[in-house]
Amino acid sequence: MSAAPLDLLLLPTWLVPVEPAGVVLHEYGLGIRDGRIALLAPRAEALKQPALEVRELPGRLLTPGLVNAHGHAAMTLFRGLADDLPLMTWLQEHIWPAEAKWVDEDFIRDGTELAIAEQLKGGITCFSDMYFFPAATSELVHKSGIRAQITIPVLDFPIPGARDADEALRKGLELFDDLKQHPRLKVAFGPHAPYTVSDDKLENIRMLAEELDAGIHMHVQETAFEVQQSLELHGARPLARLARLGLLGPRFQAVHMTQVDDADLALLVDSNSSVIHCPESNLKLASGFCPVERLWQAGVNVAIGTDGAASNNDLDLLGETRTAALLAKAVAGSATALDAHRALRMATLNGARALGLDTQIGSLEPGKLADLTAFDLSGLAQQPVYDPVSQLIYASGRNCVEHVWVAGKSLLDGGRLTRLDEQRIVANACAWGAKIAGRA
Ligand SMILES: CSC[C@H]1O[C@@H](n2cnc3c(O)ncnc32)[C@H](O)[C@@H]1O
Ligand SMILES: [Zn+2]
Repeated sequence: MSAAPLDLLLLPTWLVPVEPAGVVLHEYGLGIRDGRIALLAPRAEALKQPALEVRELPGRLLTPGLVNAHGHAAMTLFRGLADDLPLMTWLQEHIWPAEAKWVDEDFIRDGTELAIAEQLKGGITCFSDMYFFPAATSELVHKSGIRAQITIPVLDFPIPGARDADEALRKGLELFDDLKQHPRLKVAFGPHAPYTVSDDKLENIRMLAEELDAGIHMHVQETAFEVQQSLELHGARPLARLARLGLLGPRFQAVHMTQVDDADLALLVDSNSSVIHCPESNLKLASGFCPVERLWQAGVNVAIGTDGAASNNDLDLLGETRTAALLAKAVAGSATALDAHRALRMATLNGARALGLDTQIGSLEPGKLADLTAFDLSGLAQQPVYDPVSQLIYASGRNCVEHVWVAGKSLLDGGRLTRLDEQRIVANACAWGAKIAGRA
């Protein structure tokens, strides 16, 4: 009995599977059936397969969809609200008061929809979110067709949507249960940072995460000040304290890590934890520099995230990856650090691995879900093309993103969002801006 026809056959000029590493396939076809990659073969061979739809993509590069491994989606509505400040001043004197005043479920819905639209237009097919009212965020993920890890926010003080950490966890566990079978949503724990969550709550989170086989996503060692403060209060660096509490492991996602000494490196390697690098937020808040090349060479899985739009100020993961590739060279003092192919791997498969999704997404391999991005490299600024990955990382912007598919479903077609109403999203964001700025 012959196999059912492909739902869609894509015929790009270049295809970069990411795994195996460093490979560029020229004139290949990728076939999709039931949301998964069903075929990867040279063009002539691929064309022999019956397909319901065939899409020629000349001058286009097809890659796995980008994975934005850290952000605070609804903070898009605070974009540009408090610029040019160091982390703790930004957070304590501006962002936390604004969140207390403005964040409710409507804010989360409108801000998250804006973030999802911006991310899809930038070639992102999966994002991780750490913010308030995670159930409202998950509704937008469900509706939009994108993939996400939604984390349960936990802090020692009251937050929008939860009077205390116990309530946040109780609601979070309900969400975990509700979404257990969701094909595109994964729930993880999001204790904010070592300086905002006490030992007893971290122990509780460790126990729950173990029981549920869930990720733990946390800002860690973002600044030298944080490390200093932890040494004074706990007699240990933050990562060592978390290790003592049993939080490190393959499901642990350490966001930022601008401060890494030899003992920290050993803890990350031995525990097989992931690091999520957020270079533009670290640069803008002058937080420090994550030693990406050193971590990578030691075997640590390094993913990349934009952080929130209030400290970046965009959700442009392609631009972020370029920044990371350039910055890694400066930090390592070596032009060979984080080459273009590894930078793309960081923005795809490593992100998937950090979120525990690497058996499903992150590379173009038969059997994996068809989360894909097609970039137009036919423009003036990309010529000539010696290596499409070099052109993508060093010579292209997110304006080159042309098509996005998640689980084989088209969410961006020729630069247009297929499921979201861009005009309405912009109007809502403008209305929020006017209200927050006191112009409404
Ligand atoms: C648990 S909800 C998220 C919480 O984190 C705040 N936040 C945003 N960016 C950063 C950052 O770089 N470091 C620390 N905290 C950050 C956000 O405003 C929410 O309050
Ligand atoms: Zn953050």
